[in-house]
Amino acid sequence: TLSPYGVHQKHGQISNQRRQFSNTYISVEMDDATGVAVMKMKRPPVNSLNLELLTEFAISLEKLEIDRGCRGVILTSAIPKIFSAGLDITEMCGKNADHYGEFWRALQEMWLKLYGSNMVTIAAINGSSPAGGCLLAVSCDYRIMADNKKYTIGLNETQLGIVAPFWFKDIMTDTIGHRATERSLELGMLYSPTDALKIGLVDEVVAEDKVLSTASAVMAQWFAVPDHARQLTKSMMRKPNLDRLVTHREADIKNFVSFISRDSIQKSLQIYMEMLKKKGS
Ligand SMILES: CC/C=C\C/C=C\CCCC/C=C/C(=O)SCCNC(=O)CCNC(=O)[C@H](O)C(C)(C)COP(=O)(O)OP(=O)(O)OC[C@H]1O[C@@H](n2cnc3c(N)ncnc32)[C@H](O)[C@@H]1OP(=O)(O)O
Repeated sequence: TLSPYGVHQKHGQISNQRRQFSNTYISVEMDDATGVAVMKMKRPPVNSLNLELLTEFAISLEKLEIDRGCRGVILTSAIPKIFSAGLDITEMCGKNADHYGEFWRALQEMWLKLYGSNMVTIAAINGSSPAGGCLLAVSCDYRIMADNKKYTIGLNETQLGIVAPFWFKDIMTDTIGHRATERSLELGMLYSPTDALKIGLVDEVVAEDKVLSTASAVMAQWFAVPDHARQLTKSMMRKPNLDRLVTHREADIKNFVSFISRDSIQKSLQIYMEMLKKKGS
C-alpha cells in the first residue's frame, strides 16, 4: 500500500498474536499478546539516517501511536554491531538549500514523534550509536546497551566540525546533567558502554545476546504502572523541550540550512567523509 507520505508499506500477518509491517528501512513486529512492538532500523551498512528512513520512522511511530493495542516500542537495529551511525552525512553535503530544509524538517518530525510518544519507548542499543544515533536512544524512556567495548555512544558532532542543535543538547542535559553535557558536547565525546553507564547516558549494560530480552523484561516493569498516570507524567516532564522546538521550528530549520551551506562546513564534512571512506578501505 502507499501511505499518505508516498512511502510503500508491506503488511503481513505472521500469527494470530503477531502483526508485521515493513518499509524499505524500518520493520515493525507488533505482539498483540504483550502490547509491545519491536521496531528495527535496517539500512545497511550503518543505518545512517537519510530522508527516507526518517520519514518511514515517523510514519511507523504514528501508526503504533494510534494502535490501541500497542503500549510500548522497543527500538533496535537489524544491522549487526551498529545501532545507527547518526545522520546520513551525504544528505548534508553537496545538496541545495531546499533539500537541507526538507531533510531537517523530517528529522524534527521524527524526533517530535519519538520524544513526544505516549508509549513506553526503550532503546535496545545493539551496536555503535554516535550523534543522531545517540539522539534516538536519548529520546527513549530507557536505554539498554550491549556490553562490547568496541561500541560507542555520544554526541560527537564537534569532531565533524558541526554543532549539536539546542534540542539535542537539551535532552542530553536532562539525561546526564549540565556539566557532563558541556564537556561531552564541546569535546564531541564518544563513550564505551561502561563509561556511558557511569555517566547515566545509558541505564543498563548487558551481554549482547541479552539486549532484547532485557528490554522486554524492563517493558513489563513499566507496563505495571497505569498508562494514564505514566503518560501524564511523561508529558509533564517533556513538554517544555517539545514546546521549545515547536515554537522555534522554522528558525531552527533556517539556522541549520544557513550553517550547513557554509563553504567551510561543507569542506569539514567532505574531509570527514573521506576519512571514513579511507578507514573502511
Ligand atoms: C549553530 C547550530 C545550528 C544548527 C545545526 C547545525 C549543524 C547540524 C548538526 C547536525 C547534527 C548531526 C548529527 C549527526 O548524526 S552527523 C553524523 C555523525 N556520525 C558519525 O560521526 C559516525 C560516522 N561513522 C562511524 O563512526 C562508523 O561508520 C561506525 C558507525 C562506527 C561504523 O563503523 P564501521 O562498521 O567500521 O563502518 P565504516 O566506518 O567502514 O562505514 C561503512 C560505510 O558507511 C559510511 N558511513 C558511516 N557513517 C556514515 C554517516 N553518518 N553518513 C553517511 N555514510 C556513513 C562509511 O563512509 C562507509 O562507506 P563506504 O562507501 O566506504 O563503504
